[in-house]
Formats: sequence, structure tokens, C-alpha cells
Amino acid sequence: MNENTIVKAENLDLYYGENKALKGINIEIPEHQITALIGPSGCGKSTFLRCLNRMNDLIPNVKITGSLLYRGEDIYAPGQDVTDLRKRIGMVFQKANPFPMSIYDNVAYGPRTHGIRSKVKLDEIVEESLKGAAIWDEVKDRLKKPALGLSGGQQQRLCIARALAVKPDVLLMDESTSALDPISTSKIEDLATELKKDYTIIMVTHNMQQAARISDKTAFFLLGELIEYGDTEQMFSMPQNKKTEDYITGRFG
Ligand SMILES: Nc1ncnc2c1ncn2[C@@H]1O[C@H](COP(=O)(O)OP(=O)(O)OP(=O)(O)O)[C@@H](O)[C@H]1O
Repeated sequence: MNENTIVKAENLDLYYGENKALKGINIEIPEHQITALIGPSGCGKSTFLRCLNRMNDLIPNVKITGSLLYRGEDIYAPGQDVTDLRKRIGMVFQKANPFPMSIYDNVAYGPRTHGIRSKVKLDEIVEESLKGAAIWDEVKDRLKKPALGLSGGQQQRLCIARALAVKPDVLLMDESTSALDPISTSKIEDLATELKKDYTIIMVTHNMQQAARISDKTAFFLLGELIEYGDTEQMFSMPQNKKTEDYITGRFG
């Protein structure tokens, strides 16, 4: 295993009932980089992402075989503490999903769940997380106002702040900009680039330009298989596989 590998899958298969959605995935994802997962609809990108913090546990009839390691630790080990795993591997979804409560309480929610009660400490975490998500200046005077009153782009950055508040190690982003306008998208892209200093980011995107713009590594999935994985620059300039080339040049997908 490379020394900077944070996530490693070996022969990972996933079945939804009879349907095999991931087929023998082998990948080593490095820390402090942005890894983009690309591929046509239904090829298994979100399924793979959800394996990493065991979001698939919530779906009935899922069977997983092979191995999936996070910092050398088996994500699917019987004794795995899933709450703790999800604290370390946080997720931001496609659609912003703030809780129907104040901006402050949205961000303080995770730390409170993990037992932090001190107001001074919570104030500090809320400010730090909102700054980390590049939304502090826009909301600092309305922290007690409902989060649902924010614009879509602001709500998504709030969700990123909420994810950062529990100090995760890895941030999973599932098409987190697909519902946003170009300005909000560009803010979140800048943010992701900024955040990789402190976090590892693994993102699903349908936007090829986005993958090319901000990711360091790209993984191309097709029908449940990982077809090609490597440095983004190399993949977009000189793909090794004909199927990758066809996809990134827009010949299918
Ligand atoms: N909850 C589920 N139950 C059963 N099958 C599912 C479930 N979620 C996904 N699948 C199936 O698994 C396969 C992969 O789906 P997945 O959502 O991972 O693809 P994707 O590449 O993320 O697609 P998209 O880009 O459209 O989000 C598809 O055949 C899909 O129908």
C-alpha cells in the first residue's frame, strides 16, 4: 500500500439483491487530494461512495464482499463503530439538506451529538466551520435565523460547514454542486481546493470540466467496473482505455 493511501478497495463487489452494482473494484485513494468519480448514470459511483461510510447499511438486501480499508482499518469489520466512522468520513449530498433549525444549530448539531456542551467551545466550532466553508461573512449577523432562509448555494456551503464541524478526516461529496448556479458551483470548487490541505475529498461528479478543473485523481466507472484510474491530467489528455476516451470526449454517457 502506498504510504499516503487513505482508502483502499480490493476486489470489492456489491450486490443489491441480484443486481451486482460494483464488480471487483481495486483502488487506492491518496490523502489530501481530490479524487473525482466519473461515469454514466447508474455505473456505481454513488454506490462506491456510500460504501466508504457505510451509508449502504441502510438499504435492505445489500451484500458486500472483498475488502475496503480506511487508514488500514477494515470499514466492514464486525466491531466497526459506524457512528464514529461517519464522524471521520463525512458526507455532503447532491441536494442541500439543512435541518429546519437555525444556521447556528445546524452547525452545532454534530458537535452537540458528540457531547460538546460548552457554549464558548460551540461558538468557536461554529465560527471556524462556517469560515472553513467560506460562508461566515454571509451569515455571521444572522446565525440565529432559520437555515432554510438561505439561498441554495449558501445552504450547500452550510451543509459543508455542518460536515466540517465534527472535524472529519475525509469528505465525500455526491454531486454536491449539480443543483447550483455557476457562481455557487465555482465557490464550492474553490472551497474544495482549499479544503484538501486539511481533508481528503472524494467526489462524484457528472461534470467533466469540474473533474478536470479541480481533481488530482480521476476514477472512471462503467457498468459497475472501474475502467481506469489515475492522475486527472493524464486521464484527460491521454486516456489509456478506449472506453474512457469515448466517455470523456462525449461519445457516450
Ligand atoms: N437503493 C438501491 N437499491 C437497489 N438498487 C440500487 C440502489 N441504488 C442504486 N442501485 C442500482 O445500482 C446501480 C448503480 O447505481 P448508482 O446510484 O451507484 O450509480 P451512479 O453511477 O451513482 O448513478 P447516477 O450518476 O445516476 O447517480 C444501478 O443499477 C442502480 O439501479
